[in-house]
Amino acid sequence: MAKKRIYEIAKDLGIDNKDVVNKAKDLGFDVKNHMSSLEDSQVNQLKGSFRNPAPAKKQEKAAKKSSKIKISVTSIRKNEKNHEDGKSNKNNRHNNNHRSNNRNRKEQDHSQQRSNREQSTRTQKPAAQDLLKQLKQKQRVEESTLNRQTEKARESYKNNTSKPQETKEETSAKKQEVVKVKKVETSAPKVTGPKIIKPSPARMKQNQTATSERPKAIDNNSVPEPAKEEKRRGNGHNSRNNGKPGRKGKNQAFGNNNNTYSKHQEKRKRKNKKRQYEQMPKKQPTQRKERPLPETLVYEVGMNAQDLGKILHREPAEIVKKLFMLGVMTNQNQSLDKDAIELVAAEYGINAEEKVHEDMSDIDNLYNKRMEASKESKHQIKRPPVVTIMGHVDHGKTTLLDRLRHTHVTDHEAGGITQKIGAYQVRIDNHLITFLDTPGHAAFSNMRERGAEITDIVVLVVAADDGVMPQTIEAIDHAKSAKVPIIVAINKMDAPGANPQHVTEQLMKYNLIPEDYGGDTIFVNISAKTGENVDELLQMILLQADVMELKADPKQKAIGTVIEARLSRGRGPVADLLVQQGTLHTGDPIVVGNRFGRVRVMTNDRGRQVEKATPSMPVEITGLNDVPESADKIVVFDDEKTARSVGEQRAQQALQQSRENVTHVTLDNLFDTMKKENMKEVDVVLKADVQGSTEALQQSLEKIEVEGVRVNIIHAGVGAVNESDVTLAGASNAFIIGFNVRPTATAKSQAEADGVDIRLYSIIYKAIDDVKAAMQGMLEPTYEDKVVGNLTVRETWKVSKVGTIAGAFVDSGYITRDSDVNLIRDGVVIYNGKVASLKRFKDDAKIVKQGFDCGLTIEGYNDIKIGDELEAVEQQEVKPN
Ligand SMILES: Nc1nc2c(ncn2[C@@H]2O[C@H](COP(=O)(O)OP(=O)(O)OP(=O)(O)O)[C@@H](O)[C@H]2O)c(=O)[nH]1
Repeated sequence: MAKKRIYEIAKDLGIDNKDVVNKAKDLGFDVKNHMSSLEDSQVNQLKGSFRNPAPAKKQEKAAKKSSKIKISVTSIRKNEKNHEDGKSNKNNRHNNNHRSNNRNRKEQDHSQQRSNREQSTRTQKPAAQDLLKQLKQKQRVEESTLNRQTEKARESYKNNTSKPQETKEETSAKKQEVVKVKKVETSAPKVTGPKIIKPSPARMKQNQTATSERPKAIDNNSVPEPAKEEKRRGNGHNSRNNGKPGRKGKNQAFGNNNNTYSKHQEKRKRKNKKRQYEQMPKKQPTQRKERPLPETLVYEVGMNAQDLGKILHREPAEIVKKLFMLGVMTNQNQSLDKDAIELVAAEYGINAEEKVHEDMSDIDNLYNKRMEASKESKHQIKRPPVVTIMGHVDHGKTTLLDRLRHTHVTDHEAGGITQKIGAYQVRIDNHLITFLDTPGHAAFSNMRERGAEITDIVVLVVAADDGVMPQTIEAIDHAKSAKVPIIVAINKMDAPGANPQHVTEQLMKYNLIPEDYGGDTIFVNISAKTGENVDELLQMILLQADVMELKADPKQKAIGTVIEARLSRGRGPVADLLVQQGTLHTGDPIVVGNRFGRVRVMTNDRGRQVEKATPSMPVEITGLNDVPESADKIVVFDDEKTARSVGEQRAQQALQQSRENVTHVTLDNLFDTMKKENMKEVDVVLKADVQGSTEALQQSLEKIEVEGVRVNIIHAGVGAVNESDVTLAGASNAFIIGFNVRPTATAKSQAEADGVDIRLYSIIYKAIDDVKAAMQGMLEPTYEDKVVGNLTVRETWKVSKVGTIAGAFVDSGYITRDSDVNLIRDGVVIYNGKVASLKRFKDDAKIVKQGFDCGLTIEGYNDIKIGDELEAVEQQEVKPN
């Protein structure tokens, strides 16, 4: 038979080992401690003694206890708690023995408490029993609800975390689903009382604690504390946010433990921000006035959004946005290509036009462009006609203008002849006519021709008593070539020998046919002296102008032409000019021909100072850096800096041009020049290395005489050919002979620019032969030494058996192994010979080019010094001119 130990029996019975040992001893069993074993029969007996205590004793105990029982909810809850503690201890049976003993003791207590409770329950009031029942039911429902919520929350969390790629809609739907589920779940506890709370473990714990610790608070009508909190936070069943997807819902689903804290923090942050925002000084939103778009976007490739913004009167950010929408990723500062800029223009619905870079120095081109632009302009207005009076000498041109202006110009003229171009405006019937008084003398024919260029109408003055004369015909030709209509004024009708009919017939030969004869030329018989029909002439001019529809754009930058210019004492350069298009203002930066400046003072034809000059208005201006020439074009620039640079550039170009136009005497053209210009002397500037050479060469050259032409040495000196020598030769139409010397760098470039011929020799008779041959026209181009490279000696080494090695740097050109070299010291050729050896480092080199060092030796010459210059020379064929 199997034996059973005391502790096993105690365990089965759930009572203390000691009690079982004592009981066994009472029953007479031979036991010592809880390890003692008993037979089956003894075990049954022992267990039976515990299960069936004596009825008398039992009743007595129960009676005693029932009299003492005072039922209260608190005691019930305490018992309940003890009961639960006992239960939970049961779950930890696998703990160590010590714990096991404690547990056994507790179980024993519990057993006693349970029996007490059973007994007391029987004697409780019915209300207390109901309360207990409700409590248990609530607890069960609560637990089951929380378990379900936790499970759901876990699932939801899993779904959210395991599928991060879900679309917003899906996530949102899920959130809604979770919230819906919660809604359903939360509705269940509503029936039983407690509100649904967040399914976080902490919340569950809190809930359980609250349930167990506050039995007094349990009431059908009361809301448990956690539920209240839920309601306060809006997460409860009655929350406004209930069922809505969103952050709150999400937090519910996740059971955020720090929810309360984060919510408060968030709220506080929001409040702070709001307060900060309210405290900020309120800026009134600036209402940007939207300016209209230009008709055309004139752009340059490389412009950025900011540049375009300025042109289009739009914010750069707006342009960047538009480009972004068009698929062009850029920022405000990034340069844009042509396509991108044209896309922007198309987006705004305007044309795009690439700005062509102009040569600003070409003011004739600028002038023509502005003239063309004015014809297209919408701002065109009618302008006064510009009239030139032409005619033969003394036919009465100045008298006519005098009549028109009511002044007496003729009285002040030297010899009674109009010397200079003048311009005046005449008003008739509120219409202006601008007159240019063109000199009628043949010496000024060129000026007259220029005057015709700015003229709209030519009034051809023919003396009725003199008829058509040579300058009359010349005037007709100029007017016709300029396609300017002619109005014939037959003057001196008051003169005794006046024969207008004869004059008309003469003019008809030149295709000037009056309307009476079926032609279209206006003929007016006048007398400048008496004023007869002068008003009719003016009317005819206005009629002609109307037919021509002369217009101008006063809004554009002014262009014009110089009528005449002079240097005034005290006022500096003064120019009379005619504004042709646009409006010229005081202060405008201008370029006039090759001059530049700013309009300082502007005076009209009546000597009054004016601030602006409109089209067809003649004005006198000051403020130029130099006196311009008549017929020079005037162009207004945006700024003085540009005007200055253009003016200076043009002056430089003009100087260059004038130098190029001068043909200097050279040995090559000496013979031809002698013949052409009937020269008696050939001027020469002579430079040599030493005084002795200079004198020897000078004497030899002066002895040359070819067909009566002799050499004239205008300057002889010692040393390098310098700038002064070149200037002298240029001014004297001479050429330069250098004997064993070289020109300085500036002298060389100046000679090239001025076309001055410099001939370099190292043998006296060669120089004499060349000059003689040139004067005889026999100078045949052969071969000449050409310097192909320049070197500077930087180092020297003396090597026995080799001689002096020069370490040289090639400054320009190149040097070859076969080159001849000239050794120059202080501008004087010390030696010329051949390159003996040429090396790069230790290797022989055929050629060493600019920018490289080389080592070289010169045949038969060792006196090379640091700082010496070397010329690499090659023989090159010179083609005959
Ligand atoms: N009788 C008469 N004489 C006139 C008339 N108009 C001009 N004269 C005279 O003709 C002469 C020449 O007149 P100008 O006006 O100087 O002639 P111009 O064409 O200007 O001469 P230049 O300046 O040399 O080109 C003067 O003596 C005038 O008095 C006229 O209508 N009748």
